[in-house]
Amino acid sequence: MPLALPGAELALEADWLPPADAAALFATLQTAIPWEVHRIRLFGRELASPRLSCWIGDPGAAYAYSGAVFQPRPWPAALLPLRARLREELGIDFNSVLANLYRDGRDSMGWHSDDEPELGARPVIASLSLGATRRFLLKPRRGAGGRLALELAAGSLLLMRGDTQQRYRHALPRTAKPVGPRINLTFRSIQPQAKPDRSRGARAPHPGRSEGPAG
Ligand SMILES: O=C(O)CCC(=O)C(=O)O
Ligand SMILES: [Fe+2]
Repeated sequence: MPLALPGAELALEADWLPPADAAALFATLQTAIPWEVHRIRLFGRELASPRLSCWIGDPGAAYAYSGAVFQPRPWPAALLPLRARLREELGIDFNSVLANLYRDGRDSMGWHSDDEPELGARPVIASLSLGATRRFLLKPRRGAGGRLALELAAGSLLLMRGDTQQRYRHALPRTAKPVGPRINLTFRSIQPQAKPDRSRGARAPHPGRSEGPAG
């Protein structure tokens, strides 16, 4: 289903994975992914991010950041059929995934755009949600534009493309409601030949991302 947000290109497919498959994948990934705490920058300070994460991808999907090259973790077998299906449906062979585990309502992701130079100017990002339903927000980076709040339920696939990252930020705010754990997988295409643009210095690629306070 396309979602109306001026200047953005968004589509949400609610039952991309049937509930039983989504539940099985969630259980598998809780242990199959080597979860770790990534560092983020908030107002110029480096902090532990409020969630667990893992950068997964092809060997060529390494990225350079602050003079170091980060190698992605290998693909867990359980993610390979998803990659193949996305390749069939979208014609895109995503070479990397950022996995995030939100342990409960206190875990979150602050306002950011997925606009790292390695992703190219108009990235296509496919975001699969598993586990607990959480609210996902979009707001314009500057000037006019709409706002959107989406409830991302298990098995749903959100596609962000076109100028979505250039025009909008998104966030997954904390919630005081009691919620169980949620896993989100954002499939991405890292362009190996694209060097990070150091003239934009302040902006870091994953996982040293720049992110505002949640929600
Ligand atoms: O958890 C989500 O739904 C959003 C994740 C996200 O924005 C990201 O990984 O860049
Ligand atoms: Fe994001």
